[in-house]
Amino acid sequence: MTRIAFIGAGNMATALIRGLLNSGHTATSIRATDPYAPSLDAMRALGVAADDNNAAAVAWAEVVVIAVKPQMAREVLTPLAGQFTGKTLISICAGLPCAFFEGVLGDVAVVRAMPNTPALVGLGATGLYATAAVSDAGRGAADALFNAGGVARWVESEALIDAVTAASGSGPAYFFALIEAMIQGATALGLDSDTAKQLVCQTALGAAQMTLSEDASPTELRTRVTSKGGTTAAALERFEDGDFNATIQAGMQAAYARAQELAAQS
Ligand SMILES: NC(=O)C1=CN([C@@H]2O[C@H](COP(=O)(O)OP(=O)(O)OC[C@H]3O[C@@H](n4cnc5c(N)ncnc54)[C@H](OP(=O)(O)O)[C@@H]3O)[C@@H](O)[C@H]2O)C=CC1
Ligand SMILES: O=C(O)[C@@H]1CCC=N1
Repeated sequence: MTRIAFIGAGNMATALIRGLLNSGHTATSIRATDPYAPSLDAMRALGVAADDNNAAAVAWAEVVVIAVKPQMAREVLTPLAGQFTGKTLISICAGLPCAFFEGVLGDVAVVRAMPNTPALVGLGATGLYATAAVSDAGRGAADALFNAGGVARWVESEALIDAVTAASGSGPAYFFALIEAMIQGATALGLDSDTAKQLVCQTALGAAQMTLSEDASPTELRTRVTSKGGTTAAALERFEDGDFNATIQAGMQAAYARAQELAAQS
């Protein structure tokens, strides 16, 4: 089984590791590093060896996932330069281009990945891009890692990873915000919070599942719910008063621009 080390054992690494374990990857083939003791304890509770020795983890691993904040990546990786020969580095850092890792580390085969936190429950969505230096085995390891926690799609150009970031990397937060607002709306109308949560979340699941499985566009599916002169039309008209569609598009453009800023600042 591929030996995978995670540098940084925060939110996203935890989601990926739990996805791996749930899919049958053995805990002894995973290792994690972090300077924060409670994060190490959380890893050990999953049966994963954890400490703060990044160099030892890299030396042990065949695949290294860099899962620190983009702003920390240079400081964390600089002491590891020259230690990646024959290994695959998978970066999940928003914005940072493959060239950044090649510049800091020297000889390294880089996969850029943009996963999301629903990997924690096996429903993650990941975009992947590999440089020419990545071997078939390296691509296979990335495929296996991200398909373990959901679905993974390779994109044709590296620039598209920033689009993936704006769509699905940050995307769970958009849906959480909508779910949060809908639960608040339902409780304001008298539903108890448990009932509101159950109904709103089941509705989100159902809408997503229908969009994937029905032979109809989201526009058509929306139209089928929207009776002329009915309740849905009343709600959607109100959403459009607030420029709902344009607001979502503008938010995604802002996420995309921020990914590019992170690259420029690296
Ligand atoms: N959260 C998400 O939904 C997604 C995040 N990402 C990307 O994943 C990366 C991690 O994000 P996220 O998990 O949210 O962030 P977190 O802050 O939760 O995790 C980063 C972890 O790295 C640790 N760390 C800091 N310095 C070191 C070091 N020298 N060696 C090892 N570990 C170190 C941090 O410890 P400490 O807290 O003590 O500093 C922290 O626990 C980011 O680059 C982000 O862009 C990508 C897709 C989705
Ligand atoms: O907000 C962020 O920067 C990270 C990247 C995508 C999701 N979380």
